[in-house]
Amino acid sequence: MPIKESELIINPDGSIYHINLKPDDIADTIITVGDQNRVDRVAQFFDEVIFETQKREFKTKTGYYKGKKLTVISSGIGTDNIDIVINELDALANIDFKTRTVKEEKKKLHFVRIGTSGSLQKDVPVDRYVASSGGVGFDGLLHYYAQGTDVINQEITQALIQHLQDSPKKAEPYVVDASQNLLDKFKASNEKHLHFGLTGTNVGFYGPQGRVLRLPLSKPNFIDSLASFSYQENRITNLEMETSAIYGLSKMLGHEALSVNAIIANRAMGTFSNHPKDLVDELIQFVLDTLTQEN
Ligand SMILES: O=P(O)(O)O[C@H]1O[C@H](CO)[C@@H](O)[C@H]1O
Ligand SMILES: O=c1cc[nH]c(=O)[nH]1
Repeated sequence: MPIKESELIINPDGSIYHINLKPDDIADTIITVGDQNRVDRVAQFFDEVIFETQKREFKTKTGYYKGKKLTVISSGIGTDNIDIVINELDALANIDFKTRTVKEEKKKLHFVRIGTSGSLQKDVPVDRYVASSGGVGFDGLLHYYAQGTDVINQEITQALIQHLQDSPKKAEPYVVDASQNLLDKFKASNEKHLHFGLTGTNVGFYGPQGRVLRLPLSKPNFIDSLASFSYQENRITNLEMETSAIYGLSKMLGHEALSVNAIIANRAMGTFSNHPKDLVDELIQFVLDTLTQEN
């Protein structure tokens, strides 16, 4: 049965609805960034850019870095945007736009997020990087998909739920593991500034990440509880707003994903990086080199 026009929305030029891309516009390895200006900062390192477009906050460039074809796309902020970006990129790879049917043979994509994040731990200070061994979702996105439960790391999820004892009014947290292949590749880099840990993905930057400007929090000790959580060797190192959804959707769709974040804030110390732009540029260069390393 063809997928209806209201579900798979194809623009008059043959591109998919939000991200404005056609199936041939993307590489198999895709770097996602939040900030649309970061797309140029990634592509500045490419030897050649062969395609570019933008619609809303979704800016894309495809090109080559050291002979490897890469696409970089901005997602904007939040897991609601990630739902659009990952589903539409998967559709480009795995749905035949002419027949509107899912292809027999599936293509596996590799997603690597290059983001910014706030650390919860004193020993993960600003100006370091964190590769997320798992995404801890407070966003509830996975609960809308039938396979959501299958891809969750139930052991860590149940331990976290027990630890937090949070209000039932909030979405139940979930934990999804990173791609082991991509994680191993980054572990093998032996980069001294690179830490590994669980990354919390929150539904906002302020209240949901325990920040108070004028509005008091319903649970003032929320981020302290996140910081003190540990299960076997796992602890939550940092917070941002996309990783859990990237990991969850990728696992359900059969793709590989890793999120690597520049630590620009340390919540335990109350500090912020003095040179966040340079830090992100250095992280971009490191990620590109690690992805193109043979091992
Ligand atoms: O720098 P990016 O990739 O946008 O990531 C982080 O920064 C934004 C908040 O400032 C959120 O998107 C968060 O995940
Ligand atoms: O603390 C931070 C820093 C960057 N991005 C976030 O979402 N949180």
